[in-house]
Amino acid sequence: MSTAIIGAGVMGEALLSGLVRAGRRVDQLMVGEKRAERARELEERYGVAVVSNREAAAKADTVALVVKPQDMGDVLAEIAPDLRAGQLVVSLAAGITTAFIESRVPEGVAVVRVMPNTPALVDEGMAAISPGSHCDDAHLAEVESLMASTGKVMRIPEKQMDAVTAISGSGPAYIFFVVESMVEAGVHLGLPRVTATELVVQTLVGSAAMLRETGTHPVVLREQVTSPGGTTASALRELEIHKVRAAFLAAMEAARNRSRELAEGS
Ligand SMILES: NC(=O)C1=CN([C@@H]2O[C@H](COP(=O)(O)OP(=O)(O)OC[C@H]3O[C@@H](n4cnc5c(N)ncnc54)[C@H](OP(=O)(O)O)[C@@H]3O)[C@@H](O)[C@H]2O)C=CC1
Ligand SMILES: O=C(O)[C@@H]1CCC=N1
Repeated sequence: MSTAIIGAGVMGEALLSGLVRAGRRVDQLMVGEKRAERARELEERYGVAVVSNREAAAKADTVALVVKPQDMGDVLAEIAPDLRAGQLVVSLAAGITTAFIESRVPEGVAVVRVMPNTPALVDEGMAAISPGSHCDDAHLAEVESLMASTGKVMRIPEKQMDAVTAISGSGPAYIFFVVESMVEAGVHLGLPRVTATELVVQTLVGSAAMLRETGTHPVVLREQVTSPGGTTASALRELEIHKVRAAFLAAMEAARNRSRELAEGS
């Protein structure tokens, strides 16, 4: 089965590199990318063929669209004449619905919507997938296998996609923001930046491993760290006073709302 990736920016390369690491034959992969310099870079790095979007659409069994949501209408208008029934179109774009895509491709083209995230670059991605209306289990299984090359995959109803985008799609950015803030705090407290960075990164990795390996509720894990009258309780009180929990809720509502706006083309 050949796969084309149209739009090889950050997320497109994450998918491409995952497929290559998972052992997909490079001669079964192709890339459509607008920026010539970027295209050359990917050709050199992966040995993958860079072709026009129309050629990609005409040749590939599966066409993954990884352009910005704002570019999706133009790309679909460009490739629609080359698509045919039996092909699978996979969109990784925030906001763009399967109905939007289905209305712009020939009848009989199956559509699947995916929300990945950048840890895909290190095979620790989280991808949620939803079928369009002309999609069977074989199509979903193909997308599951595609995305499993970059991490975990979860099937979800499409109505949850905007929320999923706000949580796991954008999620790595919130975590990096927390890491950046903790490193800066360490520097303020007098630690060398390199020391603070190593302390924070290993604390993050260790905490994530505890969550995944023990399956224990995060509240219980937090309580285990919080000695009565101790340092952690003092810190957590400040986080509550500064309304960090409410800020997280507001941030993720804003991301969910932005995903809905992108669906409307703004
Ligand atoms: N980055 C992330 O963490 C995530 C991104 N996504 C989704 O993935 C998609 C891509 O995001 P991201 O990788 O960050 O964006 P990038 O801007 O890094 O990548 C998009 C690439 O597509 C190129 N492009 C634009 N128009 C065309 C075209 N007509 N034909 C071929 N290539 C084209 C862009 O070129 P140019 O720059 O010149 O426009 C760019 O190189 C978005 O829809 C986003 O919602 C989903 C989950 C996570
Ligand atoms: O910021 C964005 O719009 C994209 C979608 C999810 C993560 N990055």
